[in-house]
Amino acid sequence: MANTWWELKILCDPDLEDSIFWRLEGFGCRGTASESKGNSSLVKAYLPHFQAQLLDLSALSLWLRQDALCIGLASPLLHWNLIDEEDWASSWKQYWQPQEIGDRFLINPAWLPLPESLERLVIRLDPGVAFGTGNHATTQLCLESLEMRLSEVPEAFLAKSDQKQPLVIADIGCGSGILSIGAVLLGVEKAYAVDTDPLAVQSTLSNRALNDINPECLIPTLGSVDILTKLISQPVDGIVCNILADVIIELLPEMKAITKATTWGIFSGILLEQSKAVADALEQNGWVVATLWKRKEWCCLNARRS
Ligand SMILES: C[S@@+](CC[C@H](N)C(=O)[O-])C[C@H]1O[C@@H](n2cnc3c(N)ncnc32)[C@H](O)[C@@H]1O
Repeated sequence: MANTWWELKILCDPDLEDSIFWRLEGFGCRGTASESKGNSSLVKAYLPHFQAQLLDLSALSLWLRQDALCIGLASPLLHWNLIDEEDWASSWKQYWQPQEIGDRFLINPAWLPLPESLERLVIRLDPGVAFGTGNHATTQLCLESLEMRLSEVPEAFLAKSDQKQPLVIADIGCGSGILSIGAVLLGVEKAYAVDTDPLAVQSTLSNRALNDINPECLIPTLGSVDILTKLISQPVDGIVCNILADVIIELLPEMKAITKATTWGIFSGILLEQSKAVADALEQNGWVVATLWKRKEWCCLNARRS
């Protein structure tokens, strides 16, 4: 069968949902959704057929059971089957509804009509296979942090919606481009969005067009901090980086090359128990951590250069 996908269905204790999502992302799943089933949750996830063999799925099942065992919860039940691409797109899309985030954003799936009243900044999204629908706590924390950071700018810039703040940001691990689009809607002049996954770069490009964003304001590029050092002529005003704690720690020394004394940083993708390690690494690399925001078991560190 051409273009077939694994559909994974996991019936689990609701408290296991986040660790399952994380495990599924690490396994390479594209597009996850959950719904309530009585006292349980049904998590669905999709993965290109060529990316996993039956043996891999058995291993995943074992990891999920071990994760549950470690925190004393009932073992989740994993079922899988193959579906074709069309079914994949429609199965996943039906679970994704418009969602308000923070005080200013509304995430609207690309295939749904825009809301009649546009009191919020609408981010239209079709993430395709990239991460970043706005459903994950870490994405929400980053959008809310951007809202906070970018509301600190002079009133004069906010008074006229078409006036850009003279700010340049780097979005490291852009996924669907959701954070860069949010930043541009909040008024930044330019967002450099990088990701090591070509599908994420493609998705950011499509979402840029979907949101009618001037290509000069949002520049998606394949790569990571190394590529940013070549792309930008001056240090950036802000960094938003929602990846994993280990990856953030690894990238911090390189980030020095793209920052200046006033650069702020928003770092997420960090489990609460990893926050101290990331905060220590930030301090060792010349950042001062100002706030820690948490949601579920995730957190987001807001920092400034020291
Ligand atoms: C958790 S997703 C975040 C997506 C989006 N920014 C959001 O907040 O929803 C992390 C993204 O980082 C990318 N990534 C992983 N390691 C990376 C690295 N070393 N440099 C740049 N991007 C990376 C992944 O491909 C993935 O798209």
